[in-house]
Amino acid sequence: MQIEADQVTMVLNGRTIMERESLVCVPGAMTALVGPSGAGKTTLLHLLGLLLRPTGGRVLANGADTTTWGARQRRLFWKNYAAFILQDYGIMEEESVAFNVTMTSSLFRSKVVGDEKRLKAVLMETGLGGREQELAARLSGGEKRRLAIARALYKDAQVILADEPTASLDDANGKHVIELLASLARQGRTVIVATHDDKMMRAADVQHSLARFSDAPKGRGE
Ligand SMILES: Nc1ncnc2c1ncn2[C@@H]1O[C@H](COP(=O)(O)OP(=O)(O)OP(=O)(O)O)[C@@H](O)[C@H]1O
Repeated sequence: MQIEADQVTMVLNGRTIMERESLVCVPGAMTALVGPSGAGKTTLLHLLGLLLRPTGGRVLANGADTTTWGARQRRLFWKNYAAFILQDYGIMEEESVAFNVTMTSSLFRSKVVGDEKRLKAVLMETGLGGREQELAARLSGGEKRRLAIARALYKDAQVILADEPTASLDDANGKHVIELLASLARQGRTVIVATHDDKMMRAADVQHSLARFSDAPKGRGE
């Protein structure tokens, strides 16, 4: 699924965070949102995932203007197409690995609920093989990040949005996460990543740079 920001402007609490930002994220490619701290990477990622609605401009999903969508259409998008790997990973610490991988599907009563073979396969792929029954709270930071990726794989999401997926990971774990996300893109998914990580940026097919709005050249936003 192609996700596109078309001249998107975002004002939060009276402050302009970004103005007339445009970007096309295509299937089969990993797009990295890059820029200094505070440039709006997380905000743009949330806009592209329909978690935020822009103040101006449009966000398009396969050409459809999502800014006109109501709650029901947005929920369908999250249910059927999107998976998020956000900064807190959205992991339920007191539940098992298996529950965390399958939960979005079971919450939305998707048809893949309870597919043991599929669960095992995605855990193998993410290096969590055989750990179904372990409590998520016992996993390391890197393992939790991979658990969030396992959830996206299990769901077979077309659009994967990840916020700093390699932050605070050691080299080996960071490399594994980058390889997993790059392989999801190679399989034809639309992968969008907000990142500071040079290695993650180099692995991306497209880099989209954001400047802090106040640092932007004069004339921008006027
Ligand atoms: N709810 C909010 N209300 C007001 N300002 C906000 C809100 N959320 C974010 N901002 C501001 O928007 C700007 C962009 O924030 P954002 O988190 O998108 O940047 P970022 O590039 O992801 O930063 P970092 O690399 O530090 O995570 C920042 O100046 C931030 O303070």
